[in-house]
Amino acid sequence: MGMLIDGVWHDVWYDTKETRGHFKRQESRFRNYVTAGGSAGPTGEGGFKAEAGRYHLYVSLACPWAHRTLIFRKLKKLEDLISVSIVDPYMLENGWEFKDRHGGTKDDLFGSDFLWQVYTRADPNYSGRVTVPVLWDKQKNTIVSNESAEIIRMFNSAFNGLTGSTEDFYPEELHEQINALNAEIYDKVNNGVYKCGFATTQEAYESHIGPLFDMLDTLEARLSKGRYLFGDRMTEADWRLFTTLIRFDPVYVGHFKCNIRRIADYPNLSAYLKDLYQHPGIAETVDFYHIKHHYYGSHHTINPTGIVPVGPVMDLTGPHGRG
Ligand SMILES: N[C@@H](CCC(=O)N[C@@H](CS)C(=O)NCC(=O)O)C(=O)O
Repeated sequence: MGMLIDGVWHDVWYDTKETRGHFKRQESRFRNYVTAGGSAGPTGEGGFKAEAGRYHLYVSLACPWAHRTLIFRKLKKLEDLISVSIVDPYMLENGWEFKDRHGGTKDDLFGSDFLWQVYTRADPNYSGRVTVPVLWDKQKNTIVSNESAEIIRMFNSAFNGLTGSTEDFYPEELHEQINALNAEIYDKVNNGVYKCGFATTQEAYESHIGPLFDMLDTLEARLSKGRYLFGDRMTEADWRLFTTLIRFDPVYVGHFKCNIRRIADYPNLSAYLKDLYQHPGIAETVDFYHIKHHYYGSHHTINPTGIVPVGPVMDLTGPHGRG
C-alpha cells in the first residue's frame, strides 16, 4: 500500500491521524469522458471518441469499484472493443502489481511491473493514490478516467452506436432519483464498509457501523416492494450495490467487522443478490479467490497473519424467487 508523490512511489498506509481515526477516500484525479463523438463530457477534456480497440481497462477482480466497470463492459457487450489487464490480488509495498498468476495478467500494454508505472506514464509528476479501475487511451497514451462511477456511465451510452446495445441503466427520467439513492448507498454501504474496516479508533468504527446497518435495513424494506431498487427497472444503482453485497459475507463481516448481521440474514437482500448474480454474464465477473485473498492478504494492519478464512459457504445459484 502506498502512493505517488511528485511521480515517486512511497510505501505508506492511509493516514488517519488528522481525521481522528476516520478513513477518508481521496477524490479521483483523471476525470475525462469517452463520448460517442469525442466532445467533452461533464468534466475534463474532449477528444476521447468511442472507437473499437482504442481503450484499455486496468482492473482488480477484488475491488468493488473496478468490478462495476467489468460488469458494465459485460452488460453493454464491450468485451471485443475494450481490452483488459488484471492486477495481482495482493496489494502490498508496491501497491497493485502485475504478476500473471491466479487469473491476474501481465500489463498487456506496457509490461509494467506495477500499476503506479501506468500512472506516471500518464503524468510523470502525479501525486496521489494509485487506484483501480483505470481507463487508458491507447491513442493519446494517457489515462481517460480513474473514477468508476463515471466509467460505467461512459460504458452505458458512449459505445451504443458501435455495439448496437441500447439497454439503458441510467434512464433520463430517473437521473435525479438514481443520483440521490447512489449518494446514500455510496456513503453508508459501498464506502461505509471501508469506513468501518479502516477505522483506527473504536469511536470512528462505531460511528459508521450503525448507519451501514440502518441503510441495509432500509434497502431490505425497499426490496420487499420491487424486484430491483427502482421496481422492475434494472439500473446502475443495482450494480453499484451488487459489488458490495457480493463481498459482504465473505469479507466485510469478518475482515471489516461489519458483523451486526450477514446479507444471508436478510431475506430480500440475499434473494436480490442471487438474482443479480444469476443475471447472464455476471457470475463470470465474480472471483472469490481474488476477493478473499486481496483483503485478508493485503491489509496487514488489520489481519497481520494474512490467513484467509475458508468459509462461508454461500448459496448463489439456487432459486431466488424474484422473477
Ligand atoms: N473513487 C474510485 C475509488 C477506487 C479505489 O479506491 N480503488 C481501491 C481498490 S478497491 C484502490 O485501488 N486502492 C488503492 C489505494 O487506495 O492505494 C473509483 O470508484 O473508481
